[in-house]
Amino acid sequence: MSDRPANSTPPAAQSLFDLGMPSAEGEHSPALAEGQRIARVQIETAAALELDYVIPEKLERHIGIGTRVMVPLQNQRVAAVVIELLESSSYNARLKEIASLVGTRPMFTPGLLKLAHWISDYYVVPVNRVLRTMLPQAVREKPETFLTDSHLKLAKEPPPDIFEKMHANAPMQARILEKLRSNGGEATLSELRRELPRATAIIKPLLKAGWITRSEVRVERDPFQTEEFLPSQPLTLTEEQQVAYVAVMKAIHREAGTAASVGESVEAGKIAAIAGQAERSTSEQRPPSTLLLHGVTGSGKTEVYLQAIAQVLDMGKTALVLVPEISLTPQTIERFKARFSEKSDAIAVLHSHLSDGERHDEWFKVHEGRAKIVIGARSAIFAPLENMGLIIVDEEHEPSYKQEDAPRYHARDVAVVRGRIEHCAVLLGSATPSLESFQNATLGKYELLNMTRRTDGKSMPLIRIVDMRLERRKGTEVSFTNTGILSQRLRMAIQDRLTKKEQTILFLNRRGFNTSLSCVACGETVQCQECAIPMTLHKKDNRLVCHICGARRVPPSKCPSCKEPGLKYAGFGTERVEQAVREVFPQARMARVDTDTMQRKNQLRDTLKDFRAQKLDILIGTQMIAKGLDFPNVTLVGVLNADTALNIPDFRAAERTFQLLVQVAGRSGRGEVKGEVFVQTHAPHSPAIQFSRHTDYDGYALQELEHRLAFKYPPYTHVVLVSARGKHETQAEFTLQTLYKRLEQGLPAGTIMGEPTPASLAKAHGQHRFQLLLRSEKIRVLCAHIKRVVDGLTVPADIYVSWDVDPMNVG
Ligand SMILES: Nc1ncnc2c1ncn2[C@@H]1O[C@H](COP(=O)(O)OP(=O)(O)OP(=O)(O)O)[C@@H](O)[C@H]1O
Ligand SMILES: [Zn+2]
Repeated sequence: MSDRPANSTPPAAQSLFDLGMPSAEGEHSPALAEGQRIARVQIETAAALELDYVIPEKLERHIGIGTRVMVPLQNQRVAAVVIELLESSSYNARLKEIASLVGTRPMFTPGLLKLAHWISDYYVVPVNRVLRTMLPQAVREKPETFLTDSHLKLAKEPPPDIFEKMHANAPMQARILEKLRSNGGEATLSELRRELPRATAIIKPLLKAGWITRSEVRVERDPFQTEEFLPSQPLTLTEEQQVAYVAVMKAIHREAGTAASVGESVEAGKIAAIAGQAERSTSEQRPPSTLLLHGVTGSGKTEVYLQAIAQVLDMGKTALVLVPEISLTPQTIERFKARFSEKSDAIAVLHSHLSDGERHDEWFKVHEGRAKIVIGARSAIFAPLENMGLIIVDEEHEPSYKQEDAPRYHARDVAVVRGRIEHCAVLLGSATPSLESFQNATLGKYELLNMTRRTDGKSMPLIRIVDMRLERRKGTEVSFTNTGILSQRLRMAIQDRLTKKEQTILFLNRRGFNTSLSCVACGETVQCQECAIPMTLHKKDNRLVCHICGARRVPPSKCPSCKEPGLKYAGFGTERVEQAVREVFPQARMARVDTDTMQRKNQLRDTLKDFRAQKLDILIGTQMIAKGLDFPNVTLVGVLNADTALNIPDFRAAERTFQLLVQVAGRSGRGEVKGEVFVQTHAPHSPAIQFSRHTDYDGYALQELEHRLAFKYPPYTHVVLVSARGKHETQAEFTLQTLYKRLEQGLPAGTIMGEPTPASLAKAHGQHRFQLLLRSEKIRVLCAHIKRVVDGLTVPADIYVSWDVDPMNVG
């Protein structure tokens, strides 16, 4: 066989911020020899398989680093990515030729290829897996399949007698000519078909006779085609905004300065050499160009982003904005489209709610260099932008930036690394920074920017803690039923807002009606058979639903285990809340926003529009409404149960609770009237709740950091979560036990390894789950050890072993 397996490079001990990627042996001259040229490719379907192929002469002009190609491999044709161009191969036998190209231009920029290697190395995942993740499926599978339309033009006017004949014998043809004439001599086929459904057939004789001509034009599937954006003007920055803005601009210029010599001379043949140069310069020490913008809710972080981006565009550079999927609301996109309305075509939006076609077209808009601003969720960090000036990660603390399946990357951390590779500034923004980022700022790795006040002298909302234990004792929680949904204080506050025609948001992070159904006689809870969790009642459909796997069943009338009839529902979700609120305030106009009610396309957008237009008094919702919304008339926020997040068995439970409360509270009082927030809890004295009451981030962070230090949790260590799962409980457990014993041998010094335990979600999708938590300051060393042990372990066929570096969920 003429293919050569590559040398695999063991992951070196590095921190997140040491760049460096495995390089193939030796340096390669940039000036490629005449004649034979060789491409080293990464096979897309096989882990770590790097092979050399000859570039056939006819493809020579089209192949560069990052080009996707089809190559022969074991009697098959497989997709691969060119990762290097070589003069000669270290394998001496006759090499096979590249068969064909996929797409007309390289799909991976040199920067993205470097990033892929970094991710592969840091998260210990095969690079081919990363490369696959970097391209949206529609782009990977059907690249450059654009929609086209026929553009028809009137070529010459038929003389009047012919035209008259046409009217008599072929009136449809005549109509088409008339239509073209009245339309300035041209129209698209789809326009004509709207009036004449058979237009495709009717134009044929016209084309043949030469009266009209036809050419194919590309039609973009634009998700915002029907939207209009009212232009917005930059606001005069507040003093705090100004300080932050200047710091960001300094970082942008500092990075642009270093990048200039690298970015400009990139052309096909020289890319390899330049990639090498870029690598050298990144390893030099430079001041931090990652900035952490800690700005309280409503302090105007978005305005700082917008003005910085405007400058980046003026410098001829591009910008990437990451937003958590959930806050990628129409309002967010609107704010960007409105500010850059003259260049609104230069904005590409990438997120999971686009159709495949839309995503394909938006991606190519970036790839072809037409998009200068990309806004998107987690995976947009891989947008093929070049010449980047700034990467923004909004709400950088959001756990949804972490991908839950391989490659399990954290988009914020990947953004920081991409910034280094692309020589651009990185701006992380949040009202409640993650402790990791706060610590990096404290250590001087990031530059810290503070915005402590809301704009226009608006004050932070008043936060009131409602002790639901007391309410229960007093019997004052909702009088109509004993459900504990609305405390009397919250109820009075809602009544007050209804009277004043101000708006209310009620927040509860649980869908459904009742969250459990259990037997009074034996105490058994009705659980999903595939997942070890109670099923939730969805009353509208009268079904019990599993929120993990989606399984549905008709609620049983007798206990499935003891066959007694006394079944009792407990716990409440948003559906139940809606019913309760409607009972108490029958006159109020309200909407519920969760994944059950927001199924129709544009439904969320329309509901939020109605709320903004004050056609609704109360919005009830899950985390879909917790973040980023800016409605000036909202003066009351009710957090119905602050304890759901607190009770998660995760070392970040308190941090999550604090962040959630501050964020939700931040939706209140953004207009002229001061806001008020009611937080209903059974744990009023927990630090997360007490500190959030005064939006005391620093106070909270300091005490939490003390705690993390004492127990050696992040940011003082890195965590790796090793899991084994499978249909057979004992096999899964045994596998993890074995793994545990092997990991113990030669465990790197300073590693803390827990005991193998069932995961808190002990069964999901029919699979039993066991896990093992390891912590170390030296993540690379620990990962190398884990990889060695796992690679040397024979695992039963239906048991899956995986590991997650820097996991965001350890439950
Ligand atoms: N310099 C300014 N002058 C006047 N109003 C401003 C200024 N900057 C921002 N605003 C307004 O203040 C409000 C809050 O700004 P923005 O939504 O950007 O805050 P934020 O910090 O992103 O908040 P959050 O973290 O809560 O999403 C917006 O309505 C915005 O238009
Ligand atoms: Zn289930």
